[in-house]
Amino acid sequence: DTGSAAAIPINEVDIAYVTPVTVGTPPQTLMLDLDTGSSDLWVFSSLTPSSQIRGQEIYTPTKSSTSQLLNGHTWSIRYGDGSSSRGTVFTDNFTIGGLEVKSQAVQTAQEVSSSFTQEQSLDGLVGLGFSTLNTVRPSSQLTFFDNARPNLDEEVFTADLKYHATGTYDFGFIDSKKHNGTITYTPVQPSPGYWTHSLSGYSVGSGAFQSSQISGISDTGTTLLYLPTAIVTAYYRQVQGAQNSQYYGGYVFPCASTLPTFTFGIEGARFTIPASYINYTRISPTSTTCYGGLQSSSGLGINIFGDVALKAAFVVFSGTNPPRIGFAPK
Ligand SMILES: CC[C@H](C)[C@H](NC(=O)C[C@H](O)[C@H](CC1CCCCC1)NC(=O)CCNC(=O)[C@H](Cc1ccccc1)NC(=O)N1CCC(N)CC1)C(=O)NCc1cnc(C)nc1N
Repeated sequence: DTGSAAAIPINEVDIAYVTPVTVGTPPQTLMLDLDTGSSDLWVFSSLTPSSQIRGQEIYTPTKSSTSQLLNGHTWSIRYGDGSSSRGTVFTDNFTIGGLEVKSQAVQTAQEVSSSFTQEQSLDGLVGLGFSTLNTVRPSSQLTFFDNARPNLDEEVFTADLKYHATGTYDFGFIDSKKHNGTITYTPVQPSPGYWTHSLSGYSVGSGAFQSSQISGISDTGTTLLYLPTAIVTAYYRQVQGAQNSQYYGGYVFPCASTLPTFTFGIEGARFTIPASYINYTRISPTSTTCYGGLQSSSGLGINIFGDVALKAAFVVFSGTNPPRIGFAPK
């Protein structure tokens, strides 16, 4: 089997991407954030207090003839940005882009934190990290990819995220029309459960490539690119008027500044992030100060290759044994 579905930016600065999925019989359509940085599939539901719902679509298990309560199972998750949710669990038919998994664990929210309530275009998440990160107890559940894997033509899913445009997630095949040139693979460390791998180095603008192993996670659920402070300061040193603002919690600069590109290495291959991706957003709609798409990872304890980096390539998440991740130009 294979599947192919759209990755739609939820706002004008690509803060996140959502994908239409269907749950249950008859199918209920929700827009979910496919997140390689976590491994819970959870949705706004009929069990979510109405005071915490603001425009999101919900899954109602009682309206599905194929739903089954997973008795006595609960979940609770907290994300890097401090947001959180928790609830109970059903199994039901779940489809992404024509690829169906029967009796997928669908985690129904009984509580979501305010940032989820405020994000009305996001009805939940599909975790595509390794199933070891799943928070359902007493028995942890498998991700959509792990459930689909035995039926996939190839044990892969791919991410083709785009700058200010709709891209695609494909399951079970590598679409040669979506990338040009070869796919460069590098090993993935599956513990503790992220898609953890190394960059082979970086360069700023037309500067010389600095070879160094930079370990981090490729995370479709993280908006920006977070790298070690030394690299980030070297980048913003090239930007007139840039400063690391305590107030805004990161590097800001005059929106009219000319930004250099940023290049990262995967083994011997090089991928260049256009300056426009790093000129992330105005700090407020009328401001002439802008916030950078490249920020320091020093507070996070981990480097995160988020959407700002991933949308500069065609990315293959390979669930083979051993797992690996591939990047290709597009
Ligand atoms: C089983 C837990 C699971 C693995 C969990 N995984 C993650 O946190 C990574 C995961 O990819 C999550 C998935 C997000 C969660 C919020 C909703 C959208 C998806 N990524 C992050 O938390 C990265 C930081 N957040 C972000 O990058 C969010 C994403 C977002 C998008 C749209 C709307 C709301 C939020 N972006 C922003 O807040 N932005 C606003 C500010 C702007 N400058 C950038 C964009 C984890 O590591 N949790 C451990 C953890 C707990 N507590 C903390 C404090 N840190 C932690 N890392």
